[in-house]
Amino acid sequence: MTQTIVFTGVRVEAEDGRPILHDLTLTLKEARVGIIGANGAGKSTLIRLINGLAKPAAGTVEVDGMSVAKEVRAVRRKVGFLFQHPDAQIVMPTPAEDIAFGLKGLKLDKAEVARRVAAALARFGLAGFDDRPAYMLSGGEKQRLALAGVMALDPEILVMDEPTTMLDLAGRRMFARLVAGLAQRVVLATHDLDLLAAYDRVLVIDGGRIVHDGPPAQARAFYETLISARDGG
Ligand SMILES: Nc1ncnc2c1ncn2[C@@H]1O[C@H](COP(=O)(O)OP(=O)(O)OP(=O)(O)O)[C@@H](O)[C@H]1O
Repeated sequence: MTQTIVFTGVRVEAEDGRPILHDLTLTLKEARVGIIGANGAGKSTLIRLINGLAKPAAGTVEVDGMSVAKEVRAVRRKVGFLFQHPDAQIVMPTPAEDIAFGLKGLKLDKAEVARRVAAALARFGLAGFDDRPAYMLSGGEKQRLALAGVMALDPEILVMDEPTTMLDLAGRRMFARLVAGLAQRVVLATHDLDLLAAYDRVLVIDGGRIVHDGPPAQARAFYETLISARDGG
């Protein structure tokens, strides 16, 4: 099967018809793809198309040969999505319950659920946090819990929307190491340009269009020049 995410002639509009993404045609087949751009550029909208959270007004999105519009459930089993704000993702009172809740649809037996919960907590630096009230976790701990919950589902593709906003320097480094070690394909929208240094491909979005597409160092330089030009400096 072709391992690609394909956008063909995609346009996304706001309710009032204002374009948010313009005529996007793009094939992603790399293991690590980064997306950068200013606030409001369209990064979240682009990655939300991959699992059907955003819907095109025109055009199609396909993930490994499946139409997102027609096979959204199958696509969502394949694509794990990490939201920018972990509170949008954490729905249960404790970390262990939260991860177990996400696993419900997989119809695993109790022992397998317990095993996966413990493994996910340990893997993301949350061993011993099983029964703590989730609302008491720090922002960084919540971000790691949200990632642990998504990864416990064993997705084939991990799509992440600014997942390091609450992490301190050590947390961001830990996150970068964790992601580097994942077997999954990754699509990451971020303002943290350092995270993308070893990525295969980085897209720069501006005003709902891809304005640059290339290796991370070039994409970063392009973006910095774009922002400097806009600043007048
Ligand atoms: N459903 C919607 N209806 C109307 N406008 C929307 C909708 N979704 C997004 N927008 C607008 O589209 C533009 C792109 O938003 P998007 O969230 O994709 O940007 P972003 O690059 O992820 O920004 P940020 O870095 O601030 O998270 C913004 O102007 C946003 O306000």
